[in-house]
Amino acid sequence: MAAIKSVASGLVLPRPVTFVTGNAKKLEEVRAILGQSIPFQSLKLDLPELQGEPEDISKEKARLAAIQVNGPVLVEDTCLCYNALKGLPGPYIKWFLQKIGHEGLNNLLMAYDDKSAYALCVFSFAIGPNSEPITFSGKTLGKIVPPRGPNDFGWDPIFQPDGYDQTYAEMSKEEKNKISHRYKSLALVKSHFAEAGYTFQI
Ligand SMILES: O=c1nc[nH]c2c1ncn2[C@H]1C[C@H](O)[C@@H](COP(=O)(O)OP(=O)(O)OP(=O)(O)O)O1
Ligand SMILES: [Mg+2]
Repeated sequence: MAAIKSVASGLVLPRPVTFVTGNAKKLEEVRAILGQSIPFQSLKLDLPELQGEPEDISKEKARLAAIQVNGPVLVEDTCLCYNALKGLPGPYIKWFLQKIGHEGLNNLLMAYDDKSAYALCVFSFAIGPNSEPITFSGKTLGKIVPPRGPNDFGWDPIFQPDGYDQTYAEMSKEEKNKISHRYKSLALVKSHFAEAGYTFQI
């Protein structure tokens, strides 16, 4: 889909942005973090995911999403990376969590003293089905701990960010959203949108 270059500002996109995700909790956080800064609609779709490096997975999700939506899309892929395991489970965390749970995710590190890990969020933005997606990566460092706090979002109970006594799950949503991998990635998305000066035909 062609974007029009306007004289006064930046690119005029033919539609508002659609954030495509199958995960309601992600959507909730993205809404809270973006506020009114980037107007978007959402579409609940669990897109197929390539195997490989986080950025490539995220870009491919954006390509597929842009074809489905036939307009500008945002998607993200989230990884939980253990340093002792050279970045694994990484993008495969969803399946590890589903199969072995919080206990299994702790046990994976039993043989290692190094419990450090990082949460990585890679957003991709594609203007339309024929445009190359751009990625924005946000990383929060921390460590893997036995689960503490409410179990309502993924691996939040076993991830304790550096500098905090609480796991993501124990923190208030506001606090998590100030320091999270998702927040950092979205900060880059916001600056990109501000610099590009996109406007959307509603
Ligand atoms: O902040 C988070 N805190 C805790 N857990 C999280 C977070 N963010 C994603 N998660 C979980 C969801 C999924 O089990 C895996 C990422 O997989 P990922 O493919 O990115 O998410 P998804 O399939 O649930 O939604 P989507 O349709 O956007 O791909 O980590
Ligand atoms: Mg997914």
